[in-house]
Amino acid sequence: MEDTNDHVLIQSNVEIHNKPYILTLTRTHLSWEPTSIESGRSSTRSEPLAKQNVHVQDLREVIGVHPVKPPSKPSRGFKKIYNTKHDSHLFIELQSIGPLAFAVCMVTNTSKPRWRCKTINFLCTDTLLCQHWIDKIKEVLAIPAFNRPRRLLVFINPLAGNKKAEKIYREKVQPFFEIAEIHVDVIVTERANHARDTVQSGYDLRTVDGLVCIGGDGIFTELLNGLLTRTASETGIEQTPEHVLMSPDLRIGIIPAGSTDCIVYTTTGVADPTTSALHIIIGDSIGIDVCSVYHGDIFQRYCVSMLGYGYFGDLLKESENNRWMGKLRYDWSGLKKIFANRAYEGEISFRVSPDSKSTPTDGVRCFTGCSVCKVAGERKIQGNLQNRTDASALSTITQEDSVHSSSDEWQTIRGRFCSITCLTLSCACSLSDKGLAPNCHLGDGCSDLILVRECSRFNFFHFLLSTNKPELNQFDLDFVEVYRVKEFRFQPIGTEESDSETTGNKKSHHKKLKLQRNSMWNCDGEILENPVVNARVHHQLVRLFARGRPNLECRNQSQSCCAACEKEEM
Ligand SMILES: Nc1ncnc2c1ncn2[C@@H]1O[C@H](COP(=O)(O)OP(=O)(O)OP(=O)(O)O)[C@@H](O)[C@H]1O
Repeated sequence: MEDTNDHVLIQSNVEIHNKPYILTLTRTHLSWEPTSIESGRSSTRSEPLAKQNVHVQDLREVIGVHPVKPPSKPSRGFKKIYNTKHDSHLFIELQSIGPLAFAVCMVTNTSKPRWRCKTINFLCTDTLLCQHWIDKIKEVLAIPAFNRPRRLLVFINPLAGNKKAEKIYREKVQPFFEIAEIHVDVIVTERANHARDTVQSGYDLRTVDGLVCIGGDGIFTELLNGLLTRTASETGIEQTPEHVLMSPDLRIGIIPAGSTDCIVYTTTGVADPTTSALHIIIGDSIGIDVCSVYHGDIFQRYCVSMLGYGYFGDLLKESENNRWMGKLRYDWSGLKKIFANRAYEGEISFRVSPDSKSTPTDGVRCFTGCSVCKVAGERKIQGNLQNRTDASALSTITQEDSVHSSSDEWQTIRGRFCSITCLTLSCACSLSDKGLAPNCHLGDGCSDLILVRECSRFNFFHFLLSTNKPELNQFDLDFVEVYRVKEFRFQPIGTEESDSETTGNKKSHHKKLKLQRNSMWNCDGEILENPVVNARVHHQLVRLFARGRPNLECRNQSQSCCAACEKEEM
């Protein structure tokens, strides 16, 4: 059967850089091939699209189309077209009433992390035809299958990173949104939690197709928390460990302008504002896991990158006290905490992933079209279908997300830890391309739980260094353990109160306090003071305007290793 998507919607002669071409639009592609005006040759659809000299542009990667001013002097080729078909007086008249040329703006470099845009001008034989091309291309780009946002709510954190977020938006994002004719409502945040509060309760989200933040990981987690809390309240689902959450309808886009930008780096492969803007415009979509964090039954926060106790909690606390240092505060606080070399006693219980084939040390990285996330996604759909047939189950409950687990699925470890870190994504960033959990997947429904047992200062530094160096493996170290988990609980052992009660001598009390004081949790850059937490991973709970990191090495491999390769092989 003929593919209806490849039906020609419009085809005509055009000129690109003074050379004649035949231009063709289908529902999926725009293609142009050189032609000869003298011979009056016209293109035929029987010829294959991918032959030499034919340029085929996937419409998914077209940003927009707009009229351009006609050249002051029509080209030689166009005079010829014109002379054979039209009267010269009419030609002059047509120029004055409308455009003769249109520009198509499209993404380049999509196999690489950093995307750019190129524009090609197509010169038509008359203004009506030109307008027809513009209308037709816009019409095709607007079809629901492309899933492009038409209206966005944009939050700019003016204080993020080097305080350049507004400039970045004006210069690197807004012009592309204008080409794509996306209507934006821009809010420049005036305080911490402004974005969260607006999304949570103050804005009619039915009027937009997506949310965008311009800033660092902090403003993104504000949007995430606001959106998920709102979705839970609108769907009447309580935020407790017993309930399964609903995914929001809106996607979130992140334009990096912060200090680390690890979420955008992990989901697009680069922290680059233009690339992120282009992912948003073309309507990319990827589901990512979210961890919900509780203190007993009391909801604390949603977390997508790191939930860290010990070193990472202490580091955050210290860096908050040194905000005046700017970005340097992280290095300074990190160094201070390495020298302090604190370990904390506690008990951690966790439920491991049911998929024993996928482990945090299997060397399988999460790239665009990741097969591990794909399989987990299919399992989730199957689980949903199964549960829909079960009248007693909520339609959103999946087998994987089921909150009921038998006690034998749980493992418990007691000990003294320098750090406990639960990662829902690899946490790669421009400073550490592999991240803390290099094999962690964006959407497999699990987190990688890394336990660093009490060790020397040197060993802990070695661990941190290994997370940064591709040639070192942090999981080879004998004081480091890693588990792929669906949920976990942590309980510190030995508290300040109990120490002070049991110790009469003031000196030994201080000594003990120093040794046994609890740390706090670093939850995506926010401090959770209470060390007793339980957390659950929700499979692909939110969708971002992204498609994951491109695998730059996959072209060298014999087997297809990502969706891009599979597509090419077909
Ligand atoms: N106008 C504002 N004034 C003060 N704080 C704000 C404002 N807007 C947002 N914030 C807060 O600033 C925090 C940091 O923001 P963001 O992550 O965007 O920037 P950043 O420089 O990368 O920060 P970080 O140093 O945490 O990585 C966020 O948690 C957010 O709550």
